[in-house]
Amino acid sequence: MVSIDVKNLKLVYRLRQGFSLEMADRRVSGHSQIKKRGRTRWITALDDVTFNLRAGDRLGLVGSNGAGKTTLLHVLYGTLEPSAGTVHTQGRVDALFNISLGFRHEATGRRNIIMRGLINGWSPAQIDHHMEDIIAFSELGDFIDLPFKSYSQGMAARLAFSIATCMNPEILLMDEWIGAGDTDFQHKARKRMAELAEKAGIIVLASHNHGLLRASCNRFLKLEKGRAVLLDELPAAPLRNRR
Ligand SMILES: Nc1ncnc2c1ncn2[C@@H]1O[C@H](COP(=O)(O)OP(=O)(O)OP(=O)(O)O)[C@@H](O)[C@H]1O
Repeated sequence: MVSIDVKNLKLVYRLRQGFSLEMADRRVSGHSQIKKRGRTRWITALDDVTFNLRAGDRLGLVGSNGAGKTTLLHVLYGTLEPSAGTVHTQGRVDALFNISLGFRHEATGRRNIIMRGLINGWSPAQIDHHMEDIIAFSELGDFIDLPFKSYSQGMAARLAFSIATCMNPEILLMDEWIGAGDTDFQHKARKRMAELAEKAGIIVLASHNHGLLRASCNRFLKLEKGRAVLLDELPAAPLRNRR
């Protein structure tokens, strides 16, 4: 059974500042997220975050810049180790954080599909089987035989999304770049995300676009300076303007 269980999760970044001839900053920081001692700074990006997701959940992560959304996605993916607390995920996880990550810029879109398929463990026959579906869904047409570096942001987003969703991840983690696609593609992408979630999957999508989140997600986690509140609905007005 696919699931994500996060309990009392804390993540603190440690920054060591280099020696400087500038005057020492003796101001006491009023920002409780930042602690400092000497030349070391600790930034609490996630603080006591607890939530559980089950098959079919599409979680929208909201919160202002620096709230902790990207950090949480990386902890769920396993690229960042929590400072405290636990994260248990059951299911095959795929992540779409950075559109161009994992693509060879000099290679064509088609060649990139082959390489990603091989990395994913597909046989040549499986690659052939998925190839036309990926190309058709991405709507890249003749561009599929041009180098990846010639793609616009939206075109790269289409290809990345088409490949990732074709790999049938049980848990799909996404940053807001999915908004890079045009309106028609976003509509198609939302439909595919819903299908993925219905196939007993989990989607976690971080975005500032409340329209996109409302249309794509059925649960919402609001992060504020690393602290989290689970919401059943996303308020119509921007969250920070509400009492
Ligand atoms: N590599 C890093 N080193 C130190 N601090 C970091 C690092 N990455 C993020 N932070 C800090 O962690 C906090 C959370 O950042 P994060 O990128 O997770 O926020 P976010 O909600 O994704 O923001 P945005 O909406 O701007 O993308 C911020 O205070 C940020 O300054």
